[in-house]
Amino acid sequence: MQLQIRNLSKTYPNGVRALRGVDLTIGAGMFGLLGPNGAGKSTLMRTIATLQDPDGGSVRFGDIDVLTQKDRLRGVLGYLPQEFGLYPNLSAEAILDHFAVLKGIVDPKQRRTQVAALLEQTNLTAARKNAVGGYSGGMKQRLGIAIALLGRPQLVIVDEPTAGLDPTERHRFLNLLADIGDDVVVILSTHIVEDVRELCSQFAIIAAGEVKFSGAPEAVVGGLRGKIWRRVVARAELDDMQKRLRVISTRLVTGRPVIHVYHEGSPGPEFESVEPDLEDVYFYHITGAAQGAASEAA
Ligand SMILES: Nc1ncnc2c1ncn2[C@@H]1O[C@H](COP(=O)(O)OP(=O)(O)OP(=O)(O)O)[C@@H](O)[C@H]1O
Repeated sequence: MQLQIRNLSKTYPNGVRALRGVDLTIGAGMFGLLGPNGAGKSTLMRTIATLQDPDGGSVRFGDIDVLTQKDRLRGVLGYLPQEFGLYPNLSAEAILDHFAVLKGIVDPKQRRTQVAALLEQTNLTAARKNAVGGYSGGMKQRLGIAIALLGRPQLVIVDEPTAGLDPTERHRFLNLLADIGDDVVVILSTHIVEDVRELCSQFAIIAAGEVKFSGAPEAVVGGLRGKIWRRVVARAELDDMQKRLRVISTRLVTGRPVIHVYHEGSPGPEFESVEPDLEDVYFYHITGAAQGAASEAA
């Protein structure tokens, strides 16, 4: 099955253009949708999940026209939204059983088997009888993915699931996603570059409602080779550097700012060339978007 998004656009009533002609083709496996806050990721995810309508464009999943055949899409969809509520007094087992009924798994034996398997898969078997109000953030996210996986969906959408998780829980969660299955289309929306690097064979960068890049992580890195330059700078120099050069990122290393600059050829003797990584690609595209937006506003 393949998800095909064509020329999708959405402008909210307040005038924000959240999606500007988005085109994406997403096949089976893990697909990362990477973008900063406000890029339009949730708008895109909610549109694919049939929770809101775009102004224009089309979305197809296999032979399903997602925008008009919403019930058909919902029958094959598992969706973990960015924020979701759980009845705090209920146990994970009771909640999963409840959602399984909603998903149409009416046979009690079949339901019990599937709920038990998902509790096991998400490492919640030991805590299955506990009220979820007492769960940690990571446990709640794992329960969320268990709910999304009920009914063996063909299309799984997870919207920023690792934000706020500690490193152990984050890895546990990513491993869970990696195990969903090769024949399922899984879309992971995130602003964390590491999530994509660790998990996704294909990804897209979205910023200011536009797809800036789509493809394989290793393919995109090559395009920046020889053009990323690194330098440790004094804090007082930062402003000047940012005015003169295309500084794509500033990180602190042992308290001192280290900048990465995009430049054809060396920007100066104090700079050293570095092998680009996915983070450089990401910052290159999103700073380009920010510069574009700034010049648009000017
Ligand atoms: N219901 C709404 N009404 C008006 N503007 C909205 C609405 N939902 C989102 N927006 C705006 O649309 C833009 C895209 O938002 P969206 O939530 O899709 O981005 P995002 O990439 O998911 O960001 P975040 O990671 O912050 O959730 C933002 O500028 C946001 O403020």
